[in-house]
This record gives sequence, structure tokens and C-alpha cells, in this order.
Amino acid sequence: MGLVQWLKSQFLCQLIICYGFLVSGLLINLLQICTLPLWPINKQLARKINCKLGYSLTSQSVAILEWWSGTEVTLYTDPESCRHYGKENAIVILNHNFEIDFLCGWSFCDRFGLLGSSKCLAKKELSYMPIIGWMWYFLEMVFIKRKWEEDETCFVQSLQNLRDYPEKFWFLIQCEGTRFTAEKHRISMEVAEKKGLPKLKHHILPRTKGFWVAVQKLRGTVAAVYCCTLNFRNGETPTLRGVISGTTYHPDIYIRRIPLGSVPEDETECSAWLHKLYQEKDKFQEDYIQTGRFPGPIVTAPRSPWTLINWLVWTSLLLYTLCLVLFQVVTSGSILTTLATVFLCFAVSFGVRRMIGETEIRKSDDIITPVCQHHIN
Ligand SMILES: CCCCC/C=C\C/C=C\CCCCCCCC(=O)SCCNC(=O)CCNC(=O)[C@H](O)C(C)(C)COP(=O)(O)OP(=O)(O)OC[C@H]1O[C@@H](n2cnc3c(N)ncnc32)[C@H](O)[C@@H]1OP(=O)(O)O
Ligand SMILES: CCCCCCCCCCCCCCCCCC(=O)OC[C@@H](O)COP(=O)(O)O
Repeated sequence: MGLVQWLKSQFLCQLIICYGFLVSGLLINLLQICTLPLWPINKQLARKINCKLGYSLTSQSVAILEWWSGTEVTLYTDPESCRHYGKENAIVILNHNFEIDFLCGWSFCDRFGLLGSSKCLAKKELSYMPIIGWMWYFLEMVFIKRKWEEDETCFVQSLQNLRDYPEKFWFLIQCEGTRFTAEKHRISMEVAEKKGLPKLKHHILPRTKGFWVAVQKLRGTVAAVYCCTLNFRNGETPTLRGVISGTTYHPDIYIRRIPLGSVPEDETECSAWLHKLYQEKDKFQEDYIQTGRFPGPIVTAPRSPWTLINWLVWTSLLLYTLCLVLFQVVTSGSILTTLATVFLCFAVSFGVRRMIGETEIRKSDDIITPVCQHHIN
């Protein structure tokens, strides 16, 4: 292990990263709250400001992925389709097998200039998560309880709100609706059998309602569906903790652009279309495991220096302030202030652990997923 790599793996460095993320996040949340009076006066301006604020926070995660851990997402896609990326609204479908799939998604958004404005269909619990969840509220992410009867009204309304969004956006739906575990896969394959659908090896059976409604409500607003299939070389099972401690991973993503016009309008046909798409995705994953690559050429989209600059500016400012505060605490000689500071450090560390925990696939579930089984065999 080189010196740099050793430094990256040290707890102090990780604490600094987390401190920067947490404090800048709370400040950004505060600025987002300050935009509230603007919404009734100039909604489009409020949305644009929130996109910039969202970028300033989300891009720190991308900087940590790309510049700190040195993880670069390799894009497999047709160059003709690539010309559209970043220039049109799209619905994005992505498999849900990895703890850092959202980070790879953000990296992809950043390469095409849509990091601040991109949206996802997320479980309601994430909206309560400090910093990220609160930021997403202002970015008009769509939250669902995953119970259609309870979700329908709010889901449809949230999609309709996006029709006049002032920035280009991608809307991510992970149709499997939950992260892959062997147990969830087994149950969903029983459903597939009952429905007479072919078995999938690398995906949970997709839920089709959310996709169908999104296609219906966003027709005329989005131009295409991007079918994205993500996997990691050599059967890597990446974690957010790994990224923060500087581990380099090797994600590959295969993106196919499908014009929205070719997605059926009727619900039953649209469901069948989505099931067929997942059968194709399953085949891509199987071939990836056999050959170590996805079909199609690799397209180079360089990482942006702005994510790094934004992260360095925040970290330097906040570290400088922290040093000033710590100096004051030490020289004050007050035991109460010192204890309060130590307590705050523990609170930060605890808070961050809880947030990272949200990204982890539950230990109690069997996480030996088919997409990484070849590594174990
Ligand atoms: C690489 C590019 C990236 C670009 C990135 C762009 C933006 C990035 C921005 C942010 C990144 C952050 C990412 C955070 C991601 C957060 C992800 C999540 O939170 S995932 C969880 C939330 N999302 C979903 O749930 C979406 C999928 N679900 C749906 O769409 C559902 O349809 C629903 C809307 C939730 C409604 O579900 P419900 O179950 O109530 O109804 P359905 O009709 O869908 O389902 C009933 C139907 O399902 C059958 N069934 C039962 N059990 C299963 C099973 N185990 N598997 C599959 N199917 C099952 C059941 O029999 C019913 O069938 P039928 O209708 O025939 O009777
Ligand atoms: C990299 C930045 C480092 C900064 C310090 C660390 C702070 C932690 C930041 C956490 C960022 C959290 C983004 C949350 C996205 C998690 C998405 C996710 O994967 O949700 C799970 C759901 O899809 C399904 O849930 P399950 O049904 O599988 O249960």
C-alpha cells in the first residue's frame, strides 16, 4: 500500500470528509429553506437556484467517488445515442444490485451536465434522511410508500409538476423497487412463475405500474427511455465505506437509448414490454459475467474538474473554520465547552454512520447476488 492510499484509509481523513459533507449539507439545506419565499413569486427561478444548490452537495459525492477513490465509470453506448445525452429529458431504468449504484448514476449525470437537476423515484423513508432527503424535497424528487393505493395521487401529481421543469432532467426508476438479495429474488421468481413469465437470473422481477404511469404522464416531456445496466469488474461488491476510505472500484455501465414513441401506451402492453426489456438486461448481465464486457463501443466522457473544485472549496473553508473553533475551545479552558465539542464530534460520527447504513444492503439478507457470483465460484 502506497503512502497516499494509506492516508486515504485513515479514520481522520474519513472523519474530515464526513464533517465537510455534513456541515456543507446542512448549510445547503438552510439556503434551500431561504428559497421558500421565492417559490410563489418566481417558481422557475427558485427551481433553478435549487438545482445549483443540489449540484453543490451532490457533486461532492461524485468528487469523492471519482477523484478521491479514483473510481471511473466506463460507458458502453452507441455514439449516435450519446449525442442526445444531456440534451433531452429521459426516463432512466437501472438495475438495483449495488450499494453505490446511486453514486455511479450521479457520476453518469455529471458527465452530461445533469447532476443538479436529475430526479428519481425513491422510497418515502429516504425523504426523512437529513441533508440528502431534505435536499431532494426541494429538488422535487418523487417519493412513494410502495403501496399503489396510497401512492397514486401524490405520484401522479409529482410527475405532472415536472412537465414544466426549467432544466433538462433524467428521471430514474429502479423498477425492481428494492435491492437485490437472494431471498427477494427467490420470492419474485415465484411470482414470475405464477404469471407465466420467464425466470430472471440477475434481476428481481420488475414492478411495472410505476414505469407505466411515468411514461404516460411524462409523454411529451421526456424524449426517450435510457435502459442502463450496471455491473462491476472482477465481481467487486462496492460499498460507500470503501469509497470513503479510498478504494478504487471498476464499474461498467451499458446504456441503450430507446425513443419514447416505441414504448406502448396500453398498460398491459407496456408491462409486457418492460418484462421483455428486463429479460434482455438479464442476458446482458449473463454475457458480462462470461466475457467481462457489455456489447457496443466504449464512449469516453471525461470527469469534470468542477466536482473537485467545488469539493476542495467547501472542505478548505469548513476545515479552516473548524480549526478556528477548536483553537478557541482549547484556549478557553472551559471543561463544559470541551465536553460539548467532544459530544458534537461523536454526534457527527454517529449521524454519518446512520446515513451510510441507509445505503447498505441488510446484512441479514443473503447478498450473494448472481451478478457477482462468478467471483466467488
Ligand atoms: C445510470 C443512470 C442513472 C441516472 C440517474 C438519474 C438520476 C439520479 C438521481 C438520484 C439518484 C439517487 C438514487 C436513489 C434511488 C432510490 C431507489 C429507491 O428508493 S427504489 C424504491 C422505490 N422505487 C420503486 O419502488 C420503483 C418500482 N416500483 C413500482 O414502480 C411499483 O409499481 C409501485 C409504483 C411502487 C407500486 O407498487 P405496488 O406493489 O403497489 O403495485 P404494482 O402494481 O406495481 O405491483 C403489484 C403486482 O406486483 C406483483 N408482485 C408481488 N410481489 C412481487 C415481487 N416480489 N416481485 C415482482 N412483482 C411482485 C403482484 O403480484 C402484483 O401483480 P398484479 O398487478 O399482476 O396482480
Ligand atoms: C460519498 C459522500 C461521503 C459523505 C459522507 C457520507 C454521508 C452519507 C451519504 C449518504 C447518501 C445517501 C444516498 C441514499 C441513496 C440510497 C438509495 C438506496 O439504495 O435506497 C434503497 C432503496 O432503493 C430500496 O431500499 P430497500 O428496499 O432495498 O431497503
